[in-house]
Amino acid sequence: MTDVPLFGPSPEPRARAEPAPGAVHLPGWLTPDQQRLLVRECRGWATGPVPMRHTRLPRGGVMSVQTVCLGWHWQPYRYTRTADDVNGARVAELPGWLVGLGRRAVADAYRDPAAAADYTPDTALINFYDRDARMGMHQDKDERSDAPVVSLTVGDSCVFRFGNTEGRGRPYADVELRSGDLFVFGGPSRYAYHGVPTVRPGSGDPAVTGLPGGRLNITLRVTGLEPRTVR
Ligand SMILES: O=C(O)CCC(=O)C(=O)O
Ligand SMILES: [Fe+2]
Repeated sequence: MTDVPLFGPSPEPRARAEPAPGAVHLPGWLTPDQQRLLVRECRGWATGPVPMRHTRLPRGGVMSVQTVCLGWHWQPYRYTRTADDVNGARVAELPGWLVGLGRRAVADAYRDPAAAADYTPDTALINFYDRDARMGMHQDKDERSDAPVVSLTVGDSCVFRFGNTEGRGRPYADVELRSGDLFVFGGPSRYAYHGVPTVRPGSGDPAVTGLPGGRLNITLRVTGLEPRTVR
């Protein structure tokens, strides 16, 4: 017999945090089942009708992150229904269950079911980060709506740098986003600069998520581009 314990102490539960007014981090918000489901669905979306790819920037650069979109296609710096910078295909629909997940995210982040009932995202950007991918500091400002952005992490952890609305520099908070975490930014933080300076390779658990490596990030947004359809 050995007295080596099979299991170490449970990690400290991480608490809800509000790094800036209107920016809310809810650690461990997605269940393992939901994380697995998202990985499975993202695998399908990554294959078409528009394949996941590295977005080309107008000045010739290529993003290190790979992206595929639902509902509306984002290319720098606008939304269109067809992916004219990829294969011209119309993007896949945003499924109703993701709209519902977005509403629950807003309800839980702001503890405001009424605001959430009103939240109808019409696009999802699905980003995949391999160990070397990053995203520079930027604002999400191609939407014509002030509605919050809902951001989900599955797989490897990252440092999510959440700054201010004035510029790319300080003050900012470096928030560790782990698999299952929810981050919502709206209100006075809706146009805050943010980015992903680092992904932590090997920090995710493939047995939980089904993702062998890398980080999936799903953001739900309201483009404000067409009158809302009632769901
Ligand atoms: O990967 C993330 O957590 C952020 C992604 C992001 O900022 C974006 O897609 O605009
Ligand atoms: Fe962003």
